[in-house]
Amino acid sequence: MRPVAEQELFLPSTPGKFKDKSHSMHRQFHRCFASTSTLFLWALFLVALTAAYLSFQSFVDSGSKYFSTAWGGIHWEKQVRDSAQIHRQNGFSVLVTGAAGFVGSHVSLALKKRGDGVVGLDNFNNYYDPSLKKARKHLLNSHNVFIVEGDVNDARLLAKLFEIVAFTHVMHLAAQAGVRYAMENPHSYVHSNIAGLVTLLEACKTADPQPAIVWASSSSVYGLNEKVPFSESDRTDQPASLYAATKKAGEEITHTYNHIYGLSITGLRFFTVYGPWGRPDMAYFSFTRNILLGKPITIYRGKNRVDLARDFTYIDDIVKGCVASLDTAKKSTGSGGKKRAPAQYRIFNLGNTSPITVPMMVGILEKHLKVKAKKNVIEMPGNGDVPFTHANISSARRELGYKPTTDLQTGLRKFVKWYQSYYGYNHGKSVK
Ligand SMILES: O=C(O)[C@H]1O[C@H](OP(=O)(O)OP(=O)(O)OC[C@H]2O[C@@H](n3ccc(=O)[nH]c3=O)[C@H](O)[C@@H]2O)[C@H](O)[C@@H](O)[C@H]1O
Repeated sequence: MRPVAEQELFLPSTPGKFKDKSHSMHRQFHRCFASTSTLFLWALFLVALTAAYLSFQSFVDSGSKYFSTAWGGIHWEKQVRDSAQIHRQNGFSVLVTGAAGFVGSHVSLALKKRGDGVVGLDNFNNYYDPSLKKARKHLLNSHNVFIVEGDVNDARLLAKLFEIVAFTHVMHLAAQAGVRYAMENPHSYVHSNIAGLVTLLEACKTADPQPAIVWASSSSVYGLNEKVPFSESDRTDQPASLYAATKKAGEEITHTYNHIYGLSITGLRFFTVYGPWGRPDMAYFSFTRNILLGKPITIYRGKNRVDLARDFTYIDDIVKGCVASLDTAKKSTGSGGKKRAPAQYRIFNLGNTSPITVPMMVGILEKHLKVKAKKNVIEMPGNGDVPFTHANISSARRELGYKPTTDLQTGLRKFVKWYQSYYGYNHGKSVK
């Protein structure tokens, strides 16, 4: 019986191959083949196991880029609930997306300080140094703002958050920022600024009560518009970058949700926001780093040797504009996914109304840093940049009481002070 059993067990799938061999040879061969094929099967099994492990790891890695599973559970829910607690009369409970980001962290702190409930949401992606985002998170934690680690594309997470907290407002600042990076990683813009926005709006539309939404658009939507200063009614159908195109798409998408579902929407076109805790990918920040390290900086120049200019806007002014937008936002009018009445839809420029050229900005940095920059001036590459920006803010002034008060000199002085203390810069050496 045994040989038969062996035969059954170890014969290859083409058993006819060995049929004319003698019985003993057959058995000997069988024994030999049995051990080889056992080894072979084990090896195969190990290879399969390793492959399965590796592909599972890569699935987890790529998944965690977008959907962190670091949420859920009783303790987590309590943290969310506590963070959303309102500590002033008629205060808000605000979900701030992108709360570990530059503008998000500042707005979260301002709201918390005045007694609003704030729950942050951030995916802590590595577009720029995540340790800066973690440091902002620690700062917020020390002011009792809890930041949920997750992505705006995670519909389950958003549904859970709205189940735990009846948010009165959503301050949507999570986005893929940066004008030039869109050429390197176009899909990250679609993922965050389009798909993520729609997922968030779906959650808001379904929520009961529906929150009012204030979100970050961008001055870049003016694209190749030449009429200055830029007014909200100017044309915005000539974007110069994919980043601008996704922000413009966001304005159209939010309009649809306003129209169909009664969501109250305020879009804010930020003009080159700068200041302490800023974004390392932006020019003023990376120039500072390079100047202090003695490395050259590249300054882009427009056609006919015209300097590029930006309406640089200080973070504290932007925060005031964001908070005023929340304060003046009317309630959404829908429920159960249906609009009950027309809802508010607004778009505002939040700029500084005084454009400064990039070489002038560098001059101010040199003065504050007390170091001369090594400048490398080149013609602006065709990378999505626009030659200048200049905001007309009369609408925000009228409706929000928005009035920027910080000029670039003052704002960059505050930034440099923060930079030097954060990075521990001392006598030509940076400790971080
Ligand atoms: O208002 C916005 O909506 C956008 O503002 C910001 O974009 P920008 O105004 O392009 O700021 P930023 O990169 O600091 O470049 C500033 C200037 O330096 C020039 N620049 C830049 C890099 C360089 O190496 N050299 C250079 O000359 C460059 O040509 C430009 O003239 C945000 O990043 C963006 O996310 C979005 O919010």
